[in-house]
Amino acid sequence: MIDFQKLANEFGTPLYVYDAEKIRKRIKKAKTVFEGLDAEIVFALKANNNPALLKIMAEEEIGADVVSRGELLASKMAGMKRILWNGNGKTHEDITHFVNQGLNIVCIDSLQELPLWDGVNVIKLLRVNPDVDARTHPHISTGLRAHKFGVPIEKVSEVADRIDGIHLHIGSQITDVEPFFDAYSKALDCAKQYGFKYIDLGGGWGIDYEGKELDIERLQKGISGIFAGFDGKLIAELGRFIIGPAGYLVTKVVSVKPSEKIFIVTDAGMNALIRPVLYDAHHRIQVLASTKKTVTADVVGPLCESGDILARGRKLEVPIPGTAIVLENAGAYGFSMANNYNGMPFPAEVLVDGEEVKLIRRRQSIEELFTNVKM
Ligand SMILES: Cc1ncc(COP(=O)(O)O)c(C=O)c1O
Ligand SMILES: N[C@@H](CCCC[NH3+])C(=O)O
Repeated sequence: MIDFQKLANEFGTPLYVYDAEKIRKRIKKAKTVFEGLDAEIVFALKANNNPALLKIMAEEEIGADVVSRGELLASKMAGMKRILWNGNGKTHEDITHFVNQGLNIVCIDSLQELPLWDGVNVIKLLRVNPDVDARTHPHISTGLRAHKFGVPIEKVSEVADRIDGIHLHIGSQITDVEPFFDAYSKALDCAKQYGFKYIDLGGGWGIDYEGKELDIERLQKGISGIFAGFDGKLIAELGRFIIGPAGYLVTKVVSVKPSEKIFIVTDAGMNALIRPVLYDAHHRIQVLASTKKTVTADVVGPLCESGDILARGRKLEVPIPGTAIVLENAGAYGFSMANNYNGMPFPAEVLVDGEEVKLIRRRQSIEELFTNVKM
């Protein structure tokens, strides 16, 4: 059990805390899905790019799915060996940089991008859009025709001799297996038709934010059935599934304010965790010290923005001001989407590995907010 209050006292708040053992366990669980198949897992750094955490991924021998030079640098700092590059806005200059840095696999987003890769010696996958409804939040759904990513799967016929395989990613936080099976089957048909050796299945495996998660056993059975006869390699780009449940946001209760409703005001707001505001996301909350009285409250941050909310209408024991509360499942798209709005510095990050506690990113100082400014 992690003593979050002790960590809050020692490192201050807001504080991101990660559990190394949980990360390792989730990587192992992800690997079980592909047992008996030729497959590799890459970690999607957009979910979290702290190199100290990526080092765990490297030790567990999974590669990196990166979308920028910044993420590429993080993966190199961590010693990650296989590099896959995703993105719909690659420039000539970036391509030279990535190739010089030893890029292994590229996911090409459009037919317009394809010529940029002619003559470049990397594994080339074309991102296809399988036109599958992922049944997730519209802002994180990507597999329909209307979305900006990839090309319609029928377009593959025009360029099949210039690519090594296809890539798809239908969205994130998907908790039903059916959209995956639908998309994976379409990908397999396409790969068989053109004799492709690679199918990149993307990510999107949903975690338990509020009671529903992807059934990994069913996923495993489905994947092993669909790809049983496939004579090629599968790739999975997993972000949230690996790191989401292994991270916590620890924030101090500044006050409990009775108004028309009860507001629990914390020192973290949408600057530290923007998911509740962007996607109405639900992060379970642990109250560490309370009056024992239960109320229904909004948990809000300190920013000058009425939308600055971490949890809405939540039934909680009233926390004691000055003590910490913990938001669960904050490991993915938590720190990586944090920002400096209202002059708020980035939180610190701590890694707990059994008995060992390590500060893996110190809190940004307020002076550092302005280090790039010239006057
Ligand atoms: C192309 C691509 N691959 C992988 C991921 C990782 O997704 P997730 O964190 O849902 O596993 C994303 C993000 O949704 C993505 O856009
Ligand atoms: N950032 C989103 C997921 C989008 C993933 C990017 N493809 C989230 O927090 O859930």
